[in-house]
Amino acid sequence: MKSKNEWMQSVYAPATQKFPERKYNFKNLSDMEPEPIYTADDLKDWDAERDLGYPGEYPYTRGVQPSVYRGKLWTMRMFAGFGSAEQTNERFHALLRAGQTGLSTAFDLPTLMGYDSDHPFSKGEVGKCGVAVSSLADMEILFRGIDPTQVTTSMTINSPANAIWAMYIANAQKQGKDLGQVGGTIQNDILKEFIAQKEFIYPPAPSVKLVIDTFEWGPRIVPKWNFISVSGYHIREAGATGVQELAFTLADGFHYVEKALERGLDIDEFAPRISFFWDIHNDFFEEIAKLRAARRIWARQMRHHYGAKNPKSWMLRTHSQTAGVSLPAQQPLNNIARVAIQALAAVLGGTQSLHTDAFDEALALPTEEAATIALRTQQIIAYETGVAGVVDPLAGSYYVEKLTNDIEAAAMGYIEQIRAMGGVEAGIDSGFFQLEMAEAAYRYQREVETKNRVVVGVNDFVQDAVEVPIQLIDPQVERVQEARLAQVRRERDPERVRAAIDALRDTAVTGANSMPAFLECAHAYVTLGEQMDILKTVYGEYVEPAVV
Ligand SMILES: C[C@H](C(=O)O)C(=O)SCCNC(=O)CCNC(=O)[C@H](O)C(C)(C)COP(=O)(O)OP(=O)(O)OC[C@H]1O[C@@H](n2cnc3c(N)ncnc32)[C@H](O)[C@@H]1OP(=O)(O)O
Repeated sequence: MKSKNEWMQSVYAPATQKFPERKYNFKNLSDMEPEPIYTADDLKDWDAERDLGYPGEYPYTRGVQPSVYRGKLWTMRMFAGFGSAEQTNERFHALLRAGQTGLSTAFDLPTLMGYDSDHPFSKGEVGKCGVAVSSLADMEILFRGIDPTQVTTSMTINSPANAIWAMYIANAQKQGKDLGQVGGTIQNDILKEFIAQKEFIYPPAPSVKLVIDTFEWGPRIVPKWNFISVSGYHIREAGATGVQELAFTLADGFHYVEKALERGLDIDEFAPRISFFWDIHNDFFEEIAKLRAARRIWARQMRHHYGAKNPKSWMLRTHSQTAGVSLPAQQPLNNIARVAIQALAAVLGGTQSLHTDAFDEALALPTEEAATIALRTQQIIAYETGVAGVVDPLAGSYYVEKLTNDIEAAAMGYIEQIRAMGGVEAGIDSGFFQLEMAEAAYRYQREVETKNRVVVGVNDFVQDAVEVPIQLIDPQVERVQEARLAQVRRERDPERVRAAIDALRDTAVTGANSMPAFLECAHAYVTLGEQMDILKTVYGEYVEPAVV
């Protein structure tokens, strides 16, 4: 058989003289230029045993479970939350009735920033981009009628993660549930807040200390809980390329591992419950290769760099979400097609859990109809397309394997660069991440504005605006929350509250694990704001330095 080069010269080159290649930007979103064709010649250094293996086995390129979706479909976990705890509880029940298999909670901005709903800073934001939770009383309503041992719940919460998790656990305890059977995930990834999303409260060092408290406490007390979801999603949405998302997120993961080891924790006790979260954008093969490369890098590094011995510590388990940033407001129904293609990439990449965005993402929180179409998209992929019937069907594709190699190499280049600069916290301090991402975002935007990258309906194939119904949040929610908080403060035991707050402050002073104190605060109905505020008196508040 002739070599690729021979074919390129003898067949491809003459053909493209007659019919030249289209004037089109073939580069993927990580600015990598694909060749027109891939053959076995591109995989000369590739070793199927070393680089691919079998599903469920090191290095897990083909997936973390041997049977992948033939055994169990991915969890269909739609991110939902708006208004009051009552309204979101209703949406949760509706989604479960519609066939969703896990829950995922979106909190409003005040909750994400650690403010109670009645704080002056919360005005106008209560219940807007998620549900308001200011105390255990809200948590009890939010999960009414949902058994925490039967449904796994994810909670997207970062700076106040310890407090919100403690409220969830306290609620399960009040229902008499065995914590050994309670499963779920808290996002709890503060590093990406400093890098991208900016919902931080305390400076990096104490913030990471609070995260490591969950690494220590979680496996012993709530062993089925994923106490972190190391998130590339927000890094990507803030403008990073796929390779940067992969590299920065894995670097964050390694940073937590190093901090947990510094605390003296056993890697094989905590690492099996570290989970990840990726953003799945439009470039189909780039995204599939990214997920495969992610599993391989994590496995290799955890085994050989950090010396983990338990195979579960080598497995990168992940949630994925289709890319909100890729869904324009123009011609929003087109987003149904984008989401379907992105979701297919997540599935072919072997995700464990998936959220599909609603087509009206750019306009408001989704209407129930838009959220249902997004869930149905997952169900069509799962039950109608046949892709879930064969384990890792793309393995061995010359292009997919080569791209997986290239993305792994590019990400490892960044990871080594970050290690050389002194680690992730040093990179945050110097503005490294922000500058890298700003450059990538600028390049992308320039491509769109110069029409060097077509976005259908935005810079090409444009048409008059199409109106779609959008979800509006009733401002009454703020009043409901204020009334409930007043009642909580009136009815709780002030002695118990004072003692719980003091004990929480003490953990910040002594460095003791904060989780028992957070749990007691939850049971004592100490509000979220009160908990965050007392820690501010010891840790201070982080003010981001300007990056120049
Ligand atoms: C953008 C937005 C914002 O900021 O605004 C956000 O952030 S939204 C962010 C939203 N984030 C999320 O929703 C995060 C969701 N994350 C997760 O659900 C988790 O962290 C996850 C990725 C590890 C997935 O957990 P999961 O429970 O859904 O799924 P798993 O794959 O772990 O499966 C559950 C159990 O079934 C087992 N299992 C799974 N598949 C198989 C199979 N084929 N054969 C045998 N067993 C299997 C697993 O080992 C596990 O058991 P065992 O438990 O015994 O091992």
